[in-house]
Amino acid sequence: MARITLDHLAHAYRADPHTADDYALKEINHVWSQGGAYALLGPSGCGKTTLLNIISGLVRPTRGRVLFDDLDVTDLATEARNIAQVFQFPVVYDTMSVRENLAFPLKNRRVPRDTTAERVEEIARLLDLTRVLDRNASNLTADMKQKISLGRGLVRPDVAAILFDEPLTVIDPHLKWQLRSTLKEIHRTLDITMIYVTHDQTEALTFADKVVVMHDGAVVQTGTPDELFERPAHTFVGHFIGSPGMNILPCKVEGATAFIGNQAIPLQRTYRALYDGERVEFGIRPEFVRLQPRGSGLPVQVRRIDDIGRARIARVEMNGRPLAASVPEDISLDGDEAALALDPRQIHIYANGHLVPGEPIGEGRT
Ligand SMILES: Nc1ncnc2c1ncn2[C@@H]1O[C@H](COP(=O)(O)OP(=O)(O)OP(=O)(O)O)[C@@H](O)[C@H]1O
Repeated sequence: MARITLDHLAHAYRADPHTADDYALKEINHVWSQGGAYALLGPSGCGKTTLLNIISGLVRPTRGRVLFDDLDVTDLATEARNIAQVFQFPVVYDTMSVRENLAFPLKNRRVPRDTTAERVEEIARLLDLTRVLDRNASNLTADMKQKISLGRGLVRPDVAAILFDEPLTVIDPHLKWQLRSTLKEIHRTLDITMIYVTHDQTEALTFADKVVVMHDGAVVQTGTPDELFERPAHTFVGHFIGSPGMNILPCKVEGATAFIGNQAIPLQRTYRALYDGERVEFGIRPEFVRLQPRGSGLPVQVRRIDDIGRARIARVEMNGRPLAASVPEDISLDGDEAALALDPRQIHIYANGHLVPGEPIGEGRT
């Protein structure tokens, strides 16, 4: 088991990279703590697999180092890194029984037979595979086979980390939740560093204690699910996480007031002069924007109301810009005209995509 450090890591697939755009992975410095449950979340093409392949040793980084505890493993082959990997598609030996599949990694390492047998029973119990241990692996369903892949990763007690690359892709939607809970349970029991790659925010937020969000080859935020929701460090995180994502509108900011078109919105913090040339934006999640009858608040036109099960979301327009807002149960509207009430504690200001922290009112410069 190990702490994994990425030290000034960067990777370009093309030889002789010059500009930032030449890098599939822009510089990353990150520490994955021993025993942590991490998700690596981002859209297709953002560099997740490249990063995972660097950790596992399938790709050698253009720059920087990978350390397992204090050992520099950058030039070590995958086999020498002592990690387990679970891929999108199950990897099982069809000619073997489930028990033989699970025992295989230990047999390969010449672990004594009774220790192997005990460990196989333990892992089978955790994955609910006990009743199929003596069945042939070939006749099992995709989710059972993926559990076997998982079991083969978990069976070695000494692995530095387990890397999962979109492991639930082939699993039926109704079994995904179950398998995710099993993984979480296993993480608690076995105290292994787990890194789970996905483009699915639900998978990331339910599995991980810490989520690393990637966008365009860079890590844009690392945080707990609550931190990503409450304080997105980048507009990309605001958009990508949440359903619907954060409202993000161009604005101007003067001291403790934001201007969206001709609407002045008081802020709870004050901001340094945000200069021309910076893209200044105002962000607030739909959960903190309440639709109300016209008269008080920011005037808007309601375009439609969606029922998304746990809530109703209004799609509105303010000065021609679309926004999403929560609809209270008891609201009664007069035609399309309505207003919005914003929770001022939940407003965030961004410059060129990055969160500007601002300063408490009274202490800041304007
Ligand atoms: N072997 C390769 N040679 C050249 N470019 C590559 C190679 N592998 C990946 N890339 C490029 O590097 C970038 C990052 O790809 P990567 O597969 O790491 O992203 P990803 O987030 O895992 O996406 P996906 O979820 O679609 O696999 C993409 O622009 C991709 O086209």
